[in-house]
Amino acid sequence: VTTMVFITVINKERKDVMTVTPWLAPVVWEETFDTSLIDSFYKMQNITVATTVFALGKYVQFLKDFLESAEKHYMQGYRVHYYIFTDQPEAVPMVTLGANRSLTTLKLPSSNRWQEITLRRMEKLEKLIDTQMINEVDYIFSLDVDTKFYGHWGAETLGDIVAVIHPGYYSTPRDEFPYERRPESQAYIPQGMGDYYYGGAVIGGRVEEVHKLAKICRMQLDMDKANSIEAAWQEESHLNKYFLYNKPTKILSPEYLWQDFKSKTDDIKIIRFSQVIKNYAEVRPNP
Ligand SMILES: CC(=O)N[C@H]1[C@@H](OP(=O)(O)OP(=O)(O)OC[C@H]2O[C@@H](n3ccc(=O)[nH]c3=O)[C@H](O)[C@@H]2O)O[C@H](CO)[C@H](O)[C@@H]1O
Ligand SMILES: [Mn+2]
Repeated sequence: VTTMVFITVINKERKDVMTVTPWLAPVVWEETFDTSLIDSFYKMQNITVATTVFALGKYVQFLKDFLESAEKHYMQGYRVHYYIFTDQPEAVPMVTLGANRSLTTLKLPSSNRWQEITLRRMEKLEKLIDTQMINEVDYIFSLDVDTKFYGHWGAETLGDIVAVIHPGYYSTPRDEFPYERRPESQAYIPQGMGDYYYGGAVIGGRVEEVHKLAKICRMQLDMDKANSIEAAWQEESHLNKYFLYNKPTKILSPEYLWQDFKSKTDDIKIIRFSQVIKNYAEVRPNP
């Protein structure tokens, strides 16, 4: 008599997208993770997730939707501390925050060049971690403010050092990525190199790892400045260079950084976070 035993393992997987990188880091897609399992693990650790956003000049208008939607979808059930860098503290909207969630406004002068604003984020992030975070915070995310949350963004995004695949380039051949291609820049990536094109709108990870990233990118931005060269996509170019040699330990799929103007494709089952449509000429201080 043969007894057959069937063991059913409910394995979450996706066959239509790449869910692991060639260096074995997970790429987070809907239907690849179990939220309650992840929560049961991270909730025991009693973690704090710092979240930094810059809202300088006319970008203060994006804060309300950013914060209100984050309060619905972002890191629900975790201790979250928002740090808002702005030149207009009085314009930071009063948004009711949930339990264990707090907000600190930090005053920062604006600049008359948007490129300067985006690239200075690295230096400010480095300093903020140095001065207030090392012993207070476990994880940190630095996010663009011209964005909105539309769906669950939880502890599945946590990892040592986390990058997001830019929604504009996730099916683009490597040699067409808009990496910095001039060898004179510290952000230079030669043709044939590079893994993904990562978006500058989301940087995350353990606080010590993000500090290291911000510091190295800031140093390379300084060197470029001394040589009077500005990388094609400012700090985003330097971020891509950093991740070429320091691989992210977790990658977020474009579900975690979409663009409202883009129509949804079949592999995107849920849009969690997206860039809102903005009139560049109207919101930026310079073309
Ligand atoms: C989707 C994505 O990955 N976007 C990146 C992209 O263009 P974006 O068009 O998304 O850049 P952006 O204009 O949103 O600027 C990035 C961020 O800088 C801040 N800001 C900018 C201008 C200003 O006047 N005031 C202000 O506060 C604000 O937090 C904004 O979210 O390239 C930029 C670098 O060049 C950044 O890497 C962005 O993260
Ligand atoms: Mn943006």
